[in-house]
Amino acid sequence: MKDRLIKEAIAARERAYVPYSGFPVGAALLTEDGKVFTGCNVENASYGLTNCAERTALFKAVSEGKKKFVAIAVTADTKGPVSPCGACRQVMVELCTPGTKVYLSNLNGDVKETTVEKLLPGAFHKEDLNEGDRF
Ligand SMILES: O=c1ccn([C@H]2C[C@H](O)[C@@H](CO)O2)c(=O)[nH]1
Ligand SMILES: [Zn+2]
Repeated sequence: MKDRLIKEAIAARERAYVPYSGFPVGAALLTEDGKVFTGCNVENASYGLTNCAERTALFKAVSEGKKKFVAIAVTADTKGPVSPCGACRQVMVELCTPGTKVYLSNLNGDVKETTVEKLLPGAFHKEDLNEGDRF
């Protein structure tokens, strides 16, 4: 499954919309029930509105009713395995579980296998809230 996810991330990368950075990224997310959701980065003239590949895949899956994620692969044409940005790490903490596998890769076949918890240890999380808290 790791190889399939990386392959799908590479294919999704081809669909990136990157007129500003010219840096396409692809992601592929495996749900607990065996479905794969892909994502690419989608940039915007208002730079901060850019959606990274990882978040595209996660938001697609959540919007289709999926809540449990086993693994996510991310790929880009980097020297070593691609490194997700802080925003994506926080979104992974929110929507995945600490043990969700993360396969970071590049086009040369380098793969770093890690987990959501290792990518952002100690991040604020909804389990940290007290009963009844709303904000
Ligand atoms: O893990 C990453 C790193 C960067 N990007 C995107 C954001 C922006 O479009 C471009 C340059 O940072 O790459 C991703 O999609 N995922
Ligand atoms: Zn990101």
